[in-house]
Formats: sequence, structure tokens, C-alpha cells
Amino acid sequence: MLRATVHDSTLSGEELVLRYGKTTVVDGASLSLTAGRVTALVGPNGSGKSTLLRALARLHEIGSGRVLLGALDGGQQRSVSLINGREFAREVTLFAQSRPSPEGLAVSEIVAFGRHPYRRGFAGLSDEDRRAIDDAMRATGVQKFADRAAGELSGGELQRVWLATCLAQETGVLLLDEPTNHLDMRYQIEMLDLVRDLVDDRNVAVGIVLHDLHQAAQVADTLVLLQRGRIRATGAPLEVLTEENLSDVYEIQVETSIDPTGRLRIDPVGRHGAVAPTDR
Ligand SMILES: Nc1ncnc2c1ncn2[C@@H]1O[C@H](COP(=O)(O)OP(=O)(O)OP(=O)(O)O)[C@@H](O)[C@H]1O
Repeated sequence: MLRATVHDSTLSGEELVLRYGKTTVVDGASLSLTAGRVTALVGPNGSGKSTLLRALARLHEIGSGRVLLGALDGGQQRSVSLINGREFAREVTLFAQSRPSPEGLAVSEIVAFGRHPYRRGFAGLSDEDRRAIDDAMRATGVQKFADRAAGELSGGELQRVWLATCLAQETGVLLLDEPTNHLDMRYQIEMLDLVRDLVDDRNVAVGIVLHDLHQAAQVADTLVLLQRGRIRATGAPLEVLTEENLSDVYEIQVETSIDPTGRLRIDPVGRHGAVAPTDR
């Protein structure tokens, strides 16, 4: 159970067109991340998921369209371009795919970066800052590394430290770009559990990019399926993850079924067909 603030934010992209140079990589995408819901962005490599998430985090220039931040309950929606940097950092954070590796810094010092938007000048950490840092470190299981240098950690351990830094920011909107990559089985599941806790207990609005469609179906309330920079489908996991949508978007034959426990099973069929390990 996580403590601290209960949030009420929405972050929306309207008709977003995003480019690298003259190449359009996201073309007219609209989506809304709402408080108390997990929205998962799925789709093939290069379909525009990371660029879209970065644009929502104000880290990619918007060609056209707009990004709006608002409170769910009748709160006014504001264009994020009008919000100052510190305020935006108290509202929205991005766990990005590429992160710096500050070799010499201790883990607790890295997690303390997450409190930067709340700190005044050179003042030390407040009690509130320390509580947020402790909570974030506990939630991600990095307390035991608190005094170790970042350079001494494994890739997956360091990834959890950066996640703790995002959590310490205590924003109402949490954007996660492939957060389960490089994590072992236990921490992948704990990551998804943690996302659910943040959404259910603190009413955070989560936007998460995932390649594993089973994980996406497990954690998300809403799925957004991207295809070559356009949104192919949005909705509940079972509505979006259909054989037709997946076969078309991934350009491979995909079979779906519901297993005896009621969970969706997705099977891409390779050139060798579906071979069970017991057949070998
Ligand atoms: N820095 C860049 N400069 C030019 N083109 C880029 C750059 N970064 C990404 N692209 C291109 O933009 C498109 C969308 O990339 P993006 O990283 O958003 O896709 P993605 O869906 O997140 O992919 P993946 O699943 O492989 O991470 C791709 O065609 C990619 O080649």
C-alpha cells in the first residue's frame, strides 16, 4: 500500500503530428491518459510509441495538435506549453528508455533528484522529501542499495533506481517507456503490480509502452494500438487485441484464445507453426 497524495490529473494529446526533420512519424494521434487508469501503448517497432510518449512529456517538439493537462473533476484544461518547467515536473514524469548513468553517485542521491521540482534553491531535503524518497525506494526494492554507487549496480537494478526517482517525483501523470525491459521475471511482475497500486491507491494516470501484449492486457484498462504512426484501435484489451488487428498491424499470422483461467492468450504463428516443447 502506497501512502501520500491522491491525484486527479488527465493528460491528453489532440491530433498530434510529430516529426523528425521532414519525416512524419506520428500522424494525427489523439489519446487521453486519465486519473485512475492505465493506458498502454502497443504496436510494432518504429510505430511511434516512444515519440508519442516523449511529446506528452514535452520532450519532443509538436508539429501540430496540442497537449493538454487538466484535473479530471471539472478542472480546467491547460496547454502544457503554457506551464512552467517546475510546475510541469510536479505533474508529469517520464521513465525514458535512455537514461544517464551517473557512475559515482550513490543510489539515494539519484532518487533525491526526483524531489528537485519541490526544492527551493540550495535548501536541504525536507521531511516530506525524505518520506517521498523512502516510499519510492521501498516500492521499487532499492533500499538495500541506498549507499552503493550507481556504477556498481546491474542494468536491471539501476533501472529500478531510475524508476524510484520518477516515483519520488510524486506526479499525477506517470509515463513509462518499456519499464519491464531488462528486468527479471520477478521484477517485471512487481513493476506491473506497482503500476496497478499507483493507479488504484493514488489515482495516478499512467501511460505505459509495452511490447509484451500479455502484460499489456494484464495491466491496462485501455489499450492504444499504433500502426505506422497512426492509432489503429483504442479500447478495452479484448476489443483491441483481436486476431484481425494484430495480424494486420504486426504483419504476421496471430491467433488469440481465452485460456481456462479466462486470460487472453496471443500466439504469433512462425514459419514452423505452433510447436509445443513436448513435441521436441
Ligand atoms: N532521433 C531520431 N531521428 C530520426 N528518426 C527517428 C529518431 N528516433 C526515432 N526515429 C524514427 O521515428 C519512428 C518512430 O520511432 P519510435 O521510437 O517512436 O517508435 P517506437 O514505436 O517507440 O519503436 P520501438 O518499439 O522500436 O521502441 C521510427 O521510424 C524511427 O526510426
